[in-house]
Amino acid sequence: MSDSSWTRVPAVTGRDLVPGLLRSLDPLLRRWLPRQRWFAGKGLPIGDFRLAAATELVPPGGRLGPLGLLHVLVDVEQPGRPPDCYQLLLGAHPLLPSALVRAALGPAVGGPYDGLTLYDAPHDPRMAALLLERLKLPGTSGGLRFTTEPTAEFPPGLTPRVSTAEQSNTSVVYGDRYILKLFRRVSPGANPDLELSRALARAGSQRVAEPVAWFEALDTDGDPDRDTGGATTGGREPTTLGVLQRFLPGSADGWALALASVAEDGDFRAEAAALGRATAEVHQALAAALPVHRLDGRALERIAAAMTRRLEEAAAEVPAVRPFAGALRLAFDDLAKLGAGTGSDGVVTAQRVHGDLHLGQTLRGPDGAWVLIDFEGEPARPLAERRRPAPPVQDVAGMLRSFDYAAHHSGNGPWAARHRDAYCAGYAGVAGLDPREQPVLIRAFETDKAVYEARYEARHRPAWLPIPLSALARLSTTP
Ligand SMILES: Nc1ncnc2c1ncn2[C@@H]1O[C@H](COP(=O)(O)OP(=O)(O)O)[C@@H](O)[C@H]1O
Ligand SMILES: O=P(O)(O)O[C@H]1O[C@H](CO)[C@@H](O[C@H]2O[C@H](CO)[C@@H](O)[C@H](O)[C@H]2O)[C@H](O)[C@H]1O
Repeated sequence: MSDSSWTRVPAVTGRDLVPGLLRSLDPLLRRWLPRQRWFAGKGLPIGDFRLAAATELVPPGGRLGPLGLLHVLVDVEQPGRPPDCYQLLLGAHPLLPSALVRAALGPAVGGPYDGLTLYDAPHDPRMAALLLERLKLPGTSGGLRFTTEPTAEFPPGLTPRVSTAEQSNTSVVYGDRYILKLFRRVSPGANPDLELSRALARAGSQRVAEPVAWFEALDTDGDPDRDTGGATTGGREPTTLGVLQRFLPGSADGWALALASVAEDGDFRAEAAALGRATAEVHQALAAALPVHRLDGRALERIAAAMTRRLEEAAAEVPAVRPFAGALRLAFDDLAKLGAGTGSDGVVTAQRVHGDLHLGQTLRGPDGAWVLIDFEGEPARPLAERRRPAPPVQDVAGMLRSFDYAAHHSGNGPWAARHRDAYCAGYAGVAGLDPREQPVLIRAFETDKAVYEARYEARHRPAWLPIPLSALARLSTTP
């Protein structure tokens, strides 16, 4: 179903939206993009921009201001990396209200787009409300397709507010009912956050915030006349752009709870064990819903080779990693040998996993039950890699790293060991397989994760770099 009453693209009341928009955006984006947490190419010069798609979302009742919500996909070229496609949601105003000044892409007055100032629309409650209205209605607007679960209910008065959490994407919370995650760096294909949370919700898992609506780009040329009727265009899968999920009011995230426990040298072991059980339940549900493979020797060698390559890249980028690199490589060599039957870790299977599990991806509701969020995988990895089945121990290793992070963040190392053990015991109680009995796998995946973290911290939070470095030092001496 195409709902053309919701769209104006590319011509807006005589103004040619697309060329004018790119001309205006170019100088603004050069300054604004590198300052965004979600911008992947920090530190590299910005080359050309290409406007991949532009859609103006206008409600059937007409615009509230000079323009509706401008939905833009822009390709950014930077030396040394393939072009990245970013999702921008823009509002335009002749004179920004003071509450929106911090969301402006450039100077808040005398904007370059026909005298309008462009700003980051999720911060504007009216624009965020407009997006929710659009999400309620399944159908297409230009190159965008909106899907709504038939069971979704939208009570009136869901006041939007943009989340202030430190994030890889941008989220808007509507009342205490829903949260909309807007992916910022996007690639063609289903985002695993949507794919896996839908699979878990369909399987009846209580460990997920179920999605109720989402939207995708069907094509990147923004051709409004092409209604694909929901089919993929040009053989490409649609690009997931945003997911509206159940919001868990009154929940606390595992990272904040763990930090509080570390600070008072508290006992968080019952919660760590519950998190282990929740992880195992999610793994079982994903294994039942989606394909599972047995990994042969060649597959394990390939995984080990990819880990070694990532270690080499990290050592090239982060000098502090270099002293440990030789010893760390042995962990990956041992993984490669598992396939030759010389290891003791047993049969290794691969299935869909969370992919970036850490304490900050867990929420404990007021009833004490744990839910896992953000099944997107590591944002820096290519989408195809994030969607690939992997040994479930990858997630276990991610959580073990997180207990270590919490402890070292507050200088209480012994806290980590106790809580890592409790987590593994909880996991084993449900999975029937204790990760501590898979030492080669655990060490390789923990090393790989700490290597990823060293690059992540060097890029985003240099003051935190000592945390993964101390793990790399430990892992380089553990046999
Ligand atoms: N369903 C939810 N209910 C309540 N809070 C949530 C929910 N999903 C996410 N959050 C909050 O938003 C934050 C960021 O969410 P996340 O999915 O991790 O985004 P990102 O991928 O951008 O890092 C979380 O740390 C959590 O505090
Ligand atoms: O939650 P995101 O998808 O944005 O994940 C990225 O950011 C995380 C930090 O916010 C980062 O996690 C690392 O720091 C956490 C503490 O802040 C710690 O608990 C994790 O164990 C550690 O990996 C994550 O790696 C990154 O992908």
